[in-house]
Amino acid sequence: MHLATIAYDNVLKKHQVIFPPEQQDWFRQILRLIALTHDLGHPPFSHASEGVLPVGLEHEDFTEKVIKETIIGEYINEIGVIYTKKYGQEYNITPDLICDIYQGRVKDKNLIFLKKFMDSELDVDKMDYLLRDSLYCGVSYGKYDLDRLISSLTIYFQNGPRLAIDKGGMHVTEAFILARYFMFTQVYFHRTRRLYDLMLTNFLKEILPNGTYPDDINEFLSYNDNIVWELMVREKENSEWAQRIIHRDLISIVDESPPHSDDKDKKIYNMIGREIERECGKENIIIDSPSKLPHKIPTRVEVDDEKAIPIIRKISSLPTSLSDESEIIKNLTKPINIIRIYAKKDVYDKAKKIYEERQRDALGL
Ligand SMILES: Nc1nc2c(ncn2[C@H]2C[C@H](O)[C@@H](COP(=O)(O)OP(=O)(O)OP(=O)(O)O)O2)c(=O)[nH]1
Repeated sequence: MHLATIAYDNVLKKHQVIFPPEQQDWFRQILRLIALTHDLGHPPFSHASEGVLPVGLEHEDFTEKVIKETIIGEYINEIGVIYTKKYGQEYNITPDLICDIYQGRVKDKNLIFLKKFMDSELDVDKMDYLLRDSLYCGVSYGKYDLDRLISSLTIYFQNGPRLAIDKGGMHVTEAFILARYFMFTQVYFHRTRRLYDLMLTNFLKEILPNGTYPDDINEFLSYNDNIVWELMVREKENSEWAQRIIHRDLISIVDESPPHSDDKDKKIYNMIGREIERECGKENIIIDSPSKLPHKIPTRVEVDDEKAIPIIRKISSLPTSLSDESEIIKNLTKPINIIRIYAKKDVYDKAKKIYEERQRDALGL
């Protein structure tokens, strides 16, 4: 919320004539609420236990439930009342409005623009999580110059307002995109880190009624990180997965694909993985396939932000894609696609042997 506010204020300050003052204030409040609430629906340990959300529901659906079905909705309505008193009925703010924008159900181009601060190639969510995760994981990846990036943000118009970076922002944007790339390849998708997600998922599948979190929002909210830790400690004598997590008893990796495996690689790894599962027992093997789309290429426009050029002049400058100018960004367009096969100790040698034989067959050796 803090970063979204700075980014919004900064962009609007550069181009004062975009919205009338009351609309500018209203949009700002809406954006702050979206930023504050957008991740409320994450289950315990966030992405790590998404695999046990009820079928057909994503964490975004739980965010919507939290906003609409808990006291959070009442707080939002209270803010709405303040805004209607200040500016009139058309400036209401409701839980429905917040969810419609967040879930991409609005047609208004200005509201779509607002969402871009939270979900786009230049969103402050990424700006936040990269630096936060880098700090808490104690790694040097993920770093870039946040102040510079935010002050490079600007607007251009193409069928409504759009976020872009200005002419001085190219290198900081390169650093930002590389930061995301390294955090995914080196941290989020690290083989041991991913294994903890998988072991946690397996534990939760065993322990939760029906193997999933409940879809009732109040029951869902009764689970948090501490409760899950407690369950793990309580169940450690009964659950292999709880025991493994608590004692750091990891499962070794038989092999993994390159970070940008293509369809052919994926097919080979999957085929070999399934055979290993059949031969060694499904319960002894874990196959993981983390993937991430490449960073969407940001747009760059020629704006001299020092002078706060009015919007009319700014529109005349043509937007260009950063990939036209940056050799680094041009070459970071492949999705990350990794496939890994893990095997428990008792079957490890057998699994490795099958893997090596099949790899040789696949390569025609
Ligand atoms: N436990 C766990 N966390 C992950 C994984 N992948 C990403 N994360 C963490 C890293 C960040 O703190 C946060 C980013 O979440 P997402 O990738 O869902 O964000 P988003 O789709 O907005 O990112 P993007 O726009 O693609 O950069 O989640 C994963 O496989 N397991």
